Amino acid sequence: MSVVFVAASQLPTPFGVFTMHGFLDQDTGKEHVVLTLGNVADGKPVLGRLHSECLTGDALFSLRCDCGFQLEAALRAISDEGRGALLYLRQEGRGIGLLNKIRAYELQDAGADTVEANERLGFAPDMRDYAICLPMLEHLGIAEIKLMTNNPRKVKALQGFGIRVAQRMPLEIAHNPHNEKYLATKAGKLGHMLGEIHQGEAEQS
Ligand SMILES: Nc1nc2c(ncn2[C@@H]2O[C@H](COP(=O)(O)OP(=O)(O)OP(=O)(O)O)[C@@H](O)[C@H]2O)c(=O)[nH]1
Ligand SMILES: [Zn+2]
Repeated sequence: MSVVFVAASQLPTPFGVFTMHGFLDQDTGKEHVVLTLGNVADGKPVLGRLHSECLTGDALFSLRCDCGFQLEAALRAISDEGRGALLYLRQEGRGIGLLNKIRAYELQDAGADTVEANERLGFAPDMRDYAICLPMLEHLGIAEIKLMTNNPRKVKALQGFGIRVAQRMPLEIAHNPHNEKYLATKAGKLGHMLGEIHQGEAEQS
């Protein structure tokens, strides 16, 4: 694996002073970041999140998705626990990149759902590869995680790399009129575990 540690510093946030660990994927040139709080290398399960980059949701307040809200909720949860790790993975647009995500949004504005839009652009519905997480977790001494996610693929991926997932903790965020269809597609077509959405009802609109 080509992901190497580069540098670490403090990162003060409204949720506490995290340590920010920077990593470089030498194959792709992608720069990943892990925020940790407390001692995560003590062998006990670590409250963790694999957060896929979403510029629009994380930084630009988009209501099309739940990413920004999940990012904040995860950092708050880690802060409340006083210990944890958030891997900020540069997998924008489920791996297709920002400009292709905007192309996908354009197709969604014309009626496609998030999966159909990806497919029309020639991409698989989800192009993310979580193998990049392993060298980062190894560097930090994390072997067991309490994972905050609704996505079973993340759980399976970590287990496949030999990371123990002690617990899956749902990270459900309030619906709004702009993200209803997006959340329904995640539950119906991408297998996300979202309690309030019934899979058979996905994409009836
Ligand atoms: N291609 C594409 N990517 C999207 C779209 N909306 C959000 N994303 C990206 O999806 C990624 C987040 O994935 P989600 O499916 O929302 O959630 P998840 O990470 O699989 O699961 P959770 O751990 O439960 O949050 C981010 O990289 C977003 O940029 C979309 O309509 N099309
Ligand atoms: Zn998003």
